Amino acid sequence: MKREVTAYIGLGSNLGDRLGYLQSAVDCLHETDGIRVTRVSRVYETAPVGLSEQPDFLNLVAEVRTTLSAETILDVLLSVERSLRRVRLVRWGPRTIDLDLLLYGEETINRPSLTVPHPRMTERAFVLIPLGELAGNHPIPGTDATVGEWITRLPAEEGIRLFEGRISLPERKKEPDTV
Ligand SMILES: Nc1ncnc2c1ncn2[C@@H]1O[C@H](COP(=O)(O)OP(=O)(O)OP(=O)(O)O)[C@@H](O)[C@H]1O
Ligand SMILES: Nc1nc2c(c(=O)[nH]1)N=C(CO)CN2
Repeated sequence: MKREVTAYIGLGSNLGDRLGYLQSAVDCLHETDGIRVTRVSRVYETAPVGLSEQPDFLNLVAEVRTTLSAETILDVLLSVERSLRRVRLVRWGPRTIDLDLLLYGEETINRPSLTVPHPRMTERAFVLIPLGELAGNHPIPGTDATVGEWITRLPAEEGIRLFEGRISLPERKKEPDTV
């Protein structure tokens, strides 16, 4: 049996059918060999951070169990973004879909193309609040605190509110030997 790791993926969309893009991205992840989406947070509508002249985002976090390496997961995230025709003209600008690898077990990774935990996650309410629903007690490796503790350090929970639409968890995958 291959080692399974629990990882957390942050999803965001602020162009077009935002909820539809998020649902498609979660479905694509679950359909990928070596990834099972086990839980999803609720969806939040959030004011844009970084570049303010753009539409509000919908954000959520998905928990996955995976046998893939963190580097392979990043490749999967980039290919899901491509398959959903992500449009991104400027850094931090509007996009149909954005996928970030937030946590990969308790590992820290510092490579040119991949930093885990995601380097800006501890300052982002749109990441910490949905992640806190799933993993409040999870330590953020390389820092002195858990997800829940980082939430208490956020300046103020402004610009983030629950969105009424929800993402449905894809059907449970069949185990290979029961197909
Ligand atoms: N943990 C990570 N998750 C996703 N991408 C990462 C991560 N660490 C490094 N990257 C690199 O970041 C590159 C650019 O990411 P992207 O274009 O999504 O940035 P952004 O969404 O504009 O900004 P931000 O990184 O602040 O969310 C990716 O191609 C990838 O190589
Ligand atoms: N509210 C919000 N703001 C952002 C987001 C995001 O997902 N939500 N993503 C960004 C680039 O990763 C930049 N700013």
